[in-house]
Amino acid sequence: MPSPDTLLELRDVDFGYAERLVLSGLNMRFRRGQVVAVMGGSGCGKTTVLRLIGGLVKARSGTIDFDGRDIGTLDRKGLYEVRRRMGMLFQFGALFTDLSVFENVAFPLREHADLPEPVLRDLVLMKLNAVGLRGARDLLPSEISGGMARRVALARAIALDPQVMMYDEPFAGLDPISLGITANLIRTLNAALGATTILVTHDVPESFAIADYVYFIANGHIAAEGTPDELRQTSDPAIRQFIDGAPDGPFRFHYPGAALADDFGLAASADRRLP
Ligand SMILES: Nc1ncnc2c1ncn2[C@@H]1O[C@H](COP(=O)(O)OP(=O)(O)OP(=O)(O)O)[C@@H](O)[C@H]1O
Repeated sequence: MPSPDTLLELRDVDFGYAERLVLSGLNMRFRRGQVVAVMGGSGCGKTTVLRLIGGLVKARSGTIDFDGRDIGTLDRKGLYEVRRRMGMLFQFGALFTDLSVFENVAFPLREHADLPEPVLRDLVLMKLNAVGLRGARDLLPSEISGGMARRVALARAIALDPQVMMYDEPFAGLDPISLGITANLIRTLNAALGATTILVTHDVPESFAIADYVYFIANGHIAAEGTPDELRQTSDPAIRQFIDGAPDGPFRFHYPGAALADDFGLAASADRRLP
């Protein structure tokens, strides 16, 4: 049984595509009210963690406990119920281009809640106010900047007051000012919603600035975990490489595959050398 302060817990989770194991023996805990960053190199399985939590893919073994329910055992109805309590903002979460900012945020409320129009209007304006865009309600996505569009997507993701908010690379493609604004918003919205936030990102400075706890995934495992302060002190070379943004280190650049010599047919001819 998870402790009462834990909203979500992954225990001994294995997951793979076909014969390729992506995550193995994963243990992660997301405490209520916290912002937890999930970090790691490209392709290490960060998005997969979100997909597992959202029930979009199933673990091969292990449990994903969300507020006392094991996501992996839920039927369609059960999944629908738990997903309603989750907000997801996926990479470059696109807006509906033919709908105004207001209607974009109103969309999930119209889909999932049967509200009188004045109540819906107030709710949408409150969400837009929370991201600083109440005044932009009548604009179309083509009339706002990329940073503003990200904030509208954020307002839409929180429209149904989720218990857990999941962000996949929310800082991708943002200029430094929009990036700082978005990071602060993620933190303040988490507090305003009384939610738990899972933040998948490569961005070390911004996520360390707002996260309560950080997991690093490498080679399918949790390579390190701790508070940002604890991780800043680490001497683990793989984690240091990531935190310092160093191009060389234990993290692999190459996707696993055949040896270079095999692919170029050089293995059999010992006298041939690569230039
Ligand atoms: N539908 C799929 N079929 C097969 N393999 C997949 C599929 N989706 C993802 N993968 C593989 O699973 C691994 C983990 O992918 P995932 O998207 O979780 O990585 P990530 O850490 O989020 O990467 P990035 O930071 O680059 O977005 C990758 O190596 C990827 O190639």
